This record gives sequence, C-alpha cells and structure tokens, in this order.
Amino acid sequence: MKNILVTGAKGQLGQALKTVAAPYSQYNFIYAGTQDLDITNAEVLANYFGLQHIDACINCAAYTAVDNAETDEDAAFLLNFQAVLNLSEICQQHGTQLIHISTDYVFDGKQNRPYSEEDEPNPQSIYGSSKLRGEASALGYNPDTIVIRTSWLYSNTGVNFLKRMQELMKEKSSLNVVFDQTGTPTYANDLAQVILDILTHKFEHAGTIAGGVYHYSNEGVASWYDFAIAIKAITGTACEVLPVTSDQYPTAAQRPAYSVLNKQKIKDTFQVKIPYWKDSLAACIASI
Ligand SMILES: NC(=O)C1=CN([C@@H]2O[C@H](COP(=O)(O)OP(=O)(O)OC[C@H]3O[C@@H](n4cnc5c(N)ncnc54)[C@H](OP(=O)(O)O)[C@@H]3O)[C@@H](O)[C@H]2O)C=CC1
Ligand SMILES: Cc1cn([C@H]2C[C@H](O)[C@@H](COP(=O)(O)OP(=O)(O)O[C@H]3O[C@@H](C)C(=O)[C@@H](O)[C@H]3O)O2)c(=O)[nH]c1=O
Repeated sequence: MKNILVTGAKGQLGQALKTVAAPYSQYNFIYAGTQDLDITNAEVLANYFGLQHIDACINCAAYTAVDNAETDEDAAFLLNFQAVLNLSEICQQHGTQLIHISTDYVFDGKQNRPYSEEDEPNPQSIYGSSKLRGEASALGYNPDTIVIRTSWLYSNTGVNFLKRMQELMKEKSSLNVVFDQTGTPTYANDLAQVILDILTHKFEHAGTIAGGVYHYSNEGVASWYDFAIAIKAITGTACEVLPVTSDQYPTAAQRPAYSVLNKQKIKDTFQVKIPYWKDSLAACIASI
C-alpha cells in the first residue's frame, strides 16, 4: 500500500483532501499538522522520513495571509520558500513524489488573456514572491515535482473569502467589494479531487507524466464582487453588496488585476473535467 503524506493537513486544502480521500482505500494517507511535522525544521523532516517510506507528499502547508506577509516577510519566505526547499530535498533523497501547491498571485495581472504555464510570473506582493521562490526550489531540486498553481481557494472550513463574506453579510447591512480584480474562485474539494487523480495517474504511468507547473482553477471568470454577489444569491442574505475599485478598498498587499488561469495543459495531460465555479460554490454552500 502506498503511503501518502499530507503536510499542513489542518488547513482548508488539507481538510478537503481528507474528505475527498475517503474512498481511496488503496492508499494510506498520513495527515500531518504543524504539531506533527514542522516542515521548516530540516532535522525533524529527516527523522520523519527516516521512520517510514513515503511514496508521495502533498504539501498543503503555506503562509497564506497575503496582507500580513507584507510586514512579515521572513515568516512568509521561511514557510513558502525555505520549508519547500527542505521538503524537496528530503523527497528527492527518499524517492518521494512531491506535489506542491502555488498561486495565481505569482502573476502581475497586467495580461488580458488567461495565464498559461509559459507566461512570465512577476509577483507584486511578498506572498506571491515567496510562493514563486518555493516553486523554483521544488522544481530545481527535482524536475519531476508537480506544482499546481490555483486561485481564490475556498471551502467550508478555514479562512477564506466565502466564509468571510458569510460572516460580514450576517453582521452588516451593506458591503463594499472590489470589481476590478478578476480571476476564478476554486472549491478546495475540486482541487483535492484533481490532486488525487493526478497522483493516481502518476503512480499508474510512472515515467510518462512530466513534472512541472500545471494550472488549475474552476471554470469561468469572476471579479471578487461577482463572487460576493453569487454568495449573496445562493445564501439569500439581505445584505447589499456594492461594487468598488481597488483604490476605494486599500489593502497592504497589491493583488493582480487579472489572474485567470489557462487550464489547457492539465486538461490535456490528465483528462480532468473541471466544474464551473458557480456550480461548485452552490455545492460547497449546500454541504455546510
Ligand atoms: N487560500 C487560497 O486562497 C489559495 C491558496 N493557495 C495555495 O494552496 C495551498 C493550500 O492553501 P490553504 O489550504 O488555503 O492554506 P491554509 O492557510 O488554510 O493552510 C495552511 C496550513 O499550513 C500549516 N502550517 C503553518 N506552518 C507550518 C509549518 N511550519 N509546518 C507545517 N505546516 C504548517 C498551517 O497550520 P497552522 O494552522 O497550525 O498554522 C495551516 O494548517 C497553499 O500552498 C497556498 O499557497 C493557492 C491559491 C489560493
Ligand atoms: C473582505 C473583503 C475583501 N475585499 C477585497 C480585498 C481583496 O482585494 C479581495 C480578496 O480578498 P481576500 O483578502 O479575502 O483574499 P486574498 O487573501 O487576496 O485571497 C488570495 O489568497 C491567497 C492565499 C491566494 O493564493 C490567492 O489566490 C487568493 O485566493 O477582495 C473587498 O473588496 N471587500 C471585502 O469586504
């Protein structure tokens, strides 16, 4: 039986994997939160990997507080870059397939067509820069690593835009939400399913699937305002949602104005079917 380690397992993607992995009885999933496995500590990692053979590692650990990262650069780079370097090295040493997750925030958002894996990243935030360094270190150690860039992740657990909007819509009679940042919301359970599909594909077709960067989000395009309006429509709250520009909603970190991802490569390579973002949002809210 193959051992699959999930790091950062208590975050929203880690939790989504736990839900989606239930039918995969052919794998032994090991869910490690920070207390079980601190990936910033190379010695702890070495001991952990020495105890049992790990066939694959899905790295869900990350520093994801985008605004805080602007004043907490060392912590963001420690987890999003240095720890990924540690993990890549240990995975390389032990023949472990690493699946690492990255972000649309590696792009500057100046493009007006969906970003493909070949487009040049140019992060505008500390979070985006730290994630880009993490990608490079993972692929630098082992080109067989699979890096999945995703965008606007949400689920019914953890900290995310859906949960924040639901809280604010209960507390307030009106909300301002930016309409000049465009991307695609992604349901964490859909991403978790694709990760397991890719892993299974990798195990079954060892050597024929190239490592590298793959883009994955749900289908379609939205602004954060559209996302909020869809949440309001599905949940039926009375709170008014008002469109504002990014200038009218200042934040510490700059976000890309446009970060829609082109998903052709992941579709062609793994034959994945991708749900439309509004359908997945409805499914997520219905599951709460
Ligand atoms: N959230 C989003 O909108 C998006 C996320 N991504 C990427 O997807 C991936 C998953 O994100 P998501 O699930 O939302 O992230 P979360 O912030 O929900 O979870 C990250 C997890 O990492 C854990 N962690 C923190 N420090 C360490 C450490 N030293 N060792 C091990 N684990 C640690 C945290 O644990 P603790 O709670 O104990 O600190 C937390 O459970 C990340 O790579 C992220 O960059 C990409 C695009 C969008
Ligand atoms: C809460 C709130 C946010 N906003 C704006 C701020 C920002 O420009 C945008 C998104 O808000 P958030 O700060 O919730 O989302 P943000 O932390 O920017 O989300 C990002 O997280 C990281 C981890 C990623 O990798 C990205 O793909 C993306 O999902 O919406 C409003 O306009 N009104 C509001 O009431």
